[in-house]
This record gives sequence, C-alpha cells and structure tokens, in this order.
Amino acid sequence: MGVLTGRTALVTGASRGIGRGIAERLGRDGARVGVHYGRNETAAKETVAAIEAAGGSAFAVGAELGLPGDAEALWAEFDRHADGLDILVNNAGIGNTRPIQELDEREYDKVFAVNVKAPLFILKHGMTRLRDGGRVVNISSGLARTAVMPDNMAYAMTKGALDVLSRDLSKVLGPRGITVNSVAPGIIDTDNTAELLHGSADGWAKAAALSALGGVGEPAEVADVVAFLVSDGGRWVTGSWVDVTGGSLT
Ligand SMILES: NC(=O)C1=CN([C@@H]2O[C@H](COP(=O)(O)OP(=O)(O)OC[C@H]3O[C@@H](n4cnc5c(N)ncnc54)[C@H](O)[C@@H]3O)[C@@H](O)[C@H]2O)C=CC1
Ligand SMILES: Cc1ncc2c(c1O)C(=O)OC2
Repeated sequence: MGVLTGRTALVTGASRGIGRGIAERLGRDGARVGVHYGRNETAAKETVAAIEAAGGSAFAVGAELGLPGDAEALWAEFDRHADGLDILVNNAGIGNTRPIQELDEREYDKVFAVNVKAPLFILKHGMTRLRDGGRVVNISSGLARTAVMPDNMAYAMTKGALDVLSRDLSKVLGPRGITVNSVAPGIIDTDNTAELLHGSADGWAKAAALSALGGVGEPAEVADVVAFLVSDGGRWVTGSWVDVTGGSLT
C-alpha cells in the first residue's frame, strides 16, 4: 500500500522529462496515473509500461495542447479511462523562447497558449472532475523570479502568469479542501535543456554554478517535492511557490 493508494492522478506532458519523473513517482506511491502526451504516443506508452513494471497502474491520455478546445479534448479522452481524479499536475510546457529581438507574435501566442491558456482551461474543465480534498500542482520555473536568463523572457513571463493562476485558484478551490501550488524547478537535465547543458563544453559547469548546491537537477528531485505536496503531509500548503532550484535564486 502506497500513500496515494486509491487516488487517481493526471500528469500533463508525462511522456518524457520532468512529467515522466512525476508520473513514475506518483505511480510508485500507489496512485493510478493518467499519462498525458501531445504527439508522442509511443513515449507515453513507455511511461505507462514503466509504471506498470514497478507494480503501479497507469493509462495514456492523448491531446495536443495549444489549440482551441484542447482542454475539453483532453478531458474527453481522460473520461474514457477514469471517473474523476484527486491529483492534477500541469507539467506540459514549451521550455524555450527566442530573445525579444527575434521573437514574433506567432511564437509568443504559442508559448502562452501551451504554458498559460491550456493549464487555465484544463483547470476550468477539470475542477468539476477533481474530488474534494484534491491537489493541483502547476510546474513553474525559477525564471519567473530571476532575470538570470533574459533571452528566455517570453517563457519566463508565462511562468509568472501561471504562478498567479496557482495563487488565485487556491482561494477558489480552498473551500473544497483542494490545495493549489506552483513548484518551480531550476535547471533540470531533460531533452528541453540538452542544448544548454550538452551543446557546449562548459554548458554543464555553467549551469551547475548557478545553484548553491553546485549541481544540475534531475526529474526525480522535482518529483519528490510534488509527491510531498500531493500527499496528506501537504494538506496545509496552498497558494504557495515552492523553490526547487537547488538554491539558484540566492
Ligand atoms: N528542464 C528544466 O530545466 C526546467 C523545466 N521546467 C518546466 O518543467 C516542465 C517540463 O519540462 P521538461 O521535462 O524539461 O521538458 P520536455 O520538453 O522534456 O517535456 C515537456 C513535456 O510537455 C509536453 N508538451 C509540450 N508542448 C506540448 C503541447 N503543445 N501539447 C501537449 N504536450 C506538450 C511534451 O510532450 C513533453 O512531454 C515544463 O513546464 C517546463 O517549463 C521548469 C524549470 C526548469
Ligand atoms: C533558475 C533557472 N535557470 C535556468 C533555467 C530555468 C530556471 O528556472 C528554466 O526554467 O529553464 C532554464
């Protein structure tokens, strides 16, 4: 019996990276996990298989985000597998945008559609499916609170907006005992940061130097904090912004 036995979770963008790490952890803790993906069904099925191989239960939920009607399409797909849920993790996101000098309206609209609009409407349509006492975690970024990478400003702006969603929605859902928090990773070793970390000889060392702990994070380090917030132990933490940057903001 895990601490989440009997709960149902949905993790968006769980086919790889941080989302996959969170999905695998919640599965190990006993939750039945909806593994959402945009296009890569094969990778999502690998995540489902990994959860099952570890003794857990999971199902894949396909829906491309950033398009009109995306949230309703996601829930229609989710409803085929489960009757309501206890835990929603909005993790899917586009991790990089070009510097303001090169940014065009298309790129701006896309990153806001995926990183801000989709979580808001996933929550609007998911609130009715989320059971009382439930949990919402939105994956933000340390960049919402530091100007260390101003060339990625449009991306950072989306996470600032997402943090306001976490804060204000905590008041809306609080009366139902549902907590809503942002979890903000620093640099984590994923496909999204492959160019930053491995694209130059000193990429990894420069990234590690940003953190007080002198390292680069792994998806499991984010997943461990999410696992706490969604457990019973996290019941009095809501509307909060949890720094999981390894001390990159100090
Ligand atoms: N890797 C890092 O250093 C950091 C990542 N983050 C955030 O963590 C979250 C996950 O990032 P990573 O695992 O690093 O990235 P990743 O690029 O490896 O994974 C992103 C996930 O989001 C999904 N996704 C992206 N666009 C989508 C769309 N249009 N429709 C449906 N799904 C879509 C992808 O399918 C993928 O599963 C993102 O919200 C990112 O902003 C925050 C801080 C640092
Ligand atoms: C603190 C910090 N440094 C670098 C990066 C992020 C971050 O949060 C991020 O989200 O993508 C790259």
